[in-house]
Amino acid sequence: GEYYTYGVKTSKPKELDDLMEDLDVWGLDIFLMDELTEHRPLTAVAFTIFKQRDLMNTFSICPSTLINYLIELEDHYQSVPYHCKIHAADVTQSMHVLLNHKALESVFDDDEIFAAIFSAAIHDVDHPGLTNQYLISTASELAIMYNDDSVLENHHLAVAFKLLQHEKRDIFCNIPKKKRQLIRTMVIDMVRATDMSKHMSLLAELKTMVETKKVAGSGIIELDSYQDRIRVLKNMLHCADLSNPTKPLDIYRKWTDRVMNEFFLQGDKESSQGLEISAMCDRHKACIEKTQVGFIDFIVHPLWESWADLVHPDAQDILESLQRNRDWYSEQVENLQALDKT
Ligand SMILES: COc1ccc(/C=N/OC[C@H](O)CN2C[C@@H](C)O[C@@H](C)C2)cc1OC1CCCC1
Ligand SMILES: [Mg+2]
Ligand SMILES: [Zn+2]
Repeated sequence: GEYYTYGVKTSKPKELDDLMEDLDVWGLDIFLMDELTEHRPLTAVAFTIFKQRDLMNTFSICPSTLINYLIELEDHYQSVPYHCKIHAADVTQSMHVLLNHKALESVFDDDEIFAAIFSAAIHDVDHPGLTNQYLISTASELAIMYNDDSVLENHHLAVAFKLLQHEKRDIFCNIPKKKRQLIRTMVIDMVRATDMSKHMSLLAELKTMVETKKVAGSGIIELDSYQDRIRVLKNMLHCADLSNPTKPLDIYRKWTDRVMNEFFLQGDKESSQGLEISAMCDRHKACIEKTQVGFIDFIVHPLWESWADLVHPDAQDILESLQRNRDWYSEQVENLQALDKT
């Protein structure tokens, strides 16, 4: 049958109803979402979040315009192993859950929530499955266009906003001009902050916010300047983008396979072009388990530890899941080392 409860067709309405029960649960099976929505996970997830948060009424967005935009956006995600539409749906759903932290209750207004969900949905659109470093070192069209500065992230933003320029897809058309510009500024700030080369400075800002955190008696954070508010939202999107290691192990391992496949395909390209193969992109030399332990120890855990401090105690479960996953990958490394000795 044809069921459009979530903006997309499904031949398994009951299972999709059950899965959507987990929309605000950390660890929702986004791969099952991809299957049940007949490969429209981003449209289904984003549409349902907009509905749940009543954003279509708040911003006078007509449902068909939102669906038209989301389908066009989803179709502009390339079928690369990792930075595909399932990753966009995953980060959008993760953002939705992070926005529900008790410590952030009624901290952000509708404009900021709209900007946050929209940013997550668009943040990797038309990703070619290649890194900024590769695009820069091969003097690609994109690197020339963006002068080597956050090349991918600027491209994702330009593509996403260009798709709005059709009246059938312009979800911003009933938003007053000033408000539209504010939302656009916040979206640009958030998506640009997903550039991994900004990780260390973003984390330093988060740590400073934790140290100087102003908290109301209720434990809810007080953010009085635009800079503070956007700082939290930028870190929130960055956390959602780097949340794979905090999810249930079976889901995390699927993401590891995908990201390594994408890196290895880049390594194959570099090799066939006579270029030096980038770090972690050599399929004949990589130790997948070891790189994940390093990724968690040097990037993911420091970030999530600071985020958990900011929203304490709302992210304790996420931190514990990350620790368990780190221990599992670390055990795999030990088992492999023991094998080498046999
Ligand atoms: C589940 O594992 C992952 C999930 C997401 C990501 C996202 N990475 O950032 C996306 C960009 O490509 C920037 N990277 C380029 C790469 C060559 O160097 C990275 C440090 C930055 C990486 C994961 O594991 C990676 C890192 C360690 C093992 C492979
Ligand atoms: Mg990205
Ligand atoms: Zn991403």
